[in-house]
Amino acid sequence: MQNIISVLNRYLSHINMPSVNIIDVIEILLISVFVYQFMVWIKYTRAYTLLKGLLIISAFLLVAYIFKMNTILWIVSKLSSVLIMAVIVIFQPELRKIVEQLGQKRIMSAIIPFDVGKEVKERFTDKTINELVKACFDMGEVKTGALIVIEQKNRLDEYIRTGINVDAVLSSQLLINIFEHNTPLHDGAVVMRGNRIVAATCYLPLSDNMELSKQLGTRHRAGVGISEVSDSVTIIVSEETGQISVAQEGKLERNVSSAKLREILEKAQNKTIVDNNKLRQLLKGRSKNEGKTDK
Ligand SMILES: Nc1ncnc2c1ncn2[C@@H]1O[C@H](COP(=O)(O)OP(=O)(O)OP(=O)(O)O)[C@@H](O)[C@H]1O
Repeated sequence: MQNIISVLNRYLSHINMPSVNIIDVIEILLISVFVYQFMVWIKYTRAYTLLKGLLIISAFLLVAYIFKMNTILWIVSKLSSVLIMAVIVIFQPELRKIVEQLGQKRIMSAIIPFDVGKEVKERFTDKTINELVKACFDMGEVKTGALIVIEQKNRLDEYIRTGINVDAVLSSQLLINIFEHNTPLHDGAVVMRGNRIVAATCYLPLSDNMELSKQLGTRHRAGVGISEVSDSVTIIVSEETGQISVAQEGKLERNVSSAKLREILEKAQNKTIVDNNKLRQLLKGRSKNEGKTDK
């Protein structure tokens, strides 16, 4: 033990610890934030592909340097300024955008975590609710059958896999189009995640609930079935009667009005307002965000 301490002392005495003051800490924080923002920017632009390309070229140059391939190194040194100009010209739109964003308030809130203000958190927007209600009642009017599963907390990937990938922003026109008779996507269920239609023609588990009315066929049984195995909300438009039903927690609510459907969807939307003023919360010694229903 004594030996270890003396060895450590000997080595640690050679290490010169620089004095760190508050400006150094701020500098480190600023650099970290800028590096992080730069990496995020790279990831979501074409620059990501460029970065991968540059890494491959750098690896190639390293090999050329290690094995002293002087001709290659000479060519690269002559071309380097041209390459930099080429990169600037190719990525001019992205560079221009980032400079423009610097002048906007949005980037400051991304850089400074102590953002002041409130943020609305919701599973889907009011617009999506409007589109859904409109589509369901429009389809009901002309007796077009539909089955729409709205994903909540439980992921529905295993049912999504049984269908055809759509991945499109939900609109009433798109829904009506999907469930149009004799079209390739009309059979089975549509699964929604957030504001998007993830997949169509999905196969859902059928409920074996004996209490369900004998008049109801497999579309309604499938709607109740998925609500028994997940926390999803499912809207069923009857092809026979044009009525709208909603399946939730293994129960079927039949013939709902548009106001009732809207109410159910607003509940599923789970809209909360999150107070983003973390600095104020920290100063108050509170760690949890305050959430309040917007109603
Ligand atoms: N397991 C399932 N998963 C998803 N969709 C299903 C499933 N079973 C049936 N369907 C859909 O339901 C349709 C058949 O509906 P059916 O007429 O049997 O139901 P229903 O409950 O009587 O409804 P409707 O009032 O619309 O006639 C199928 O064409 C298919 O689109």
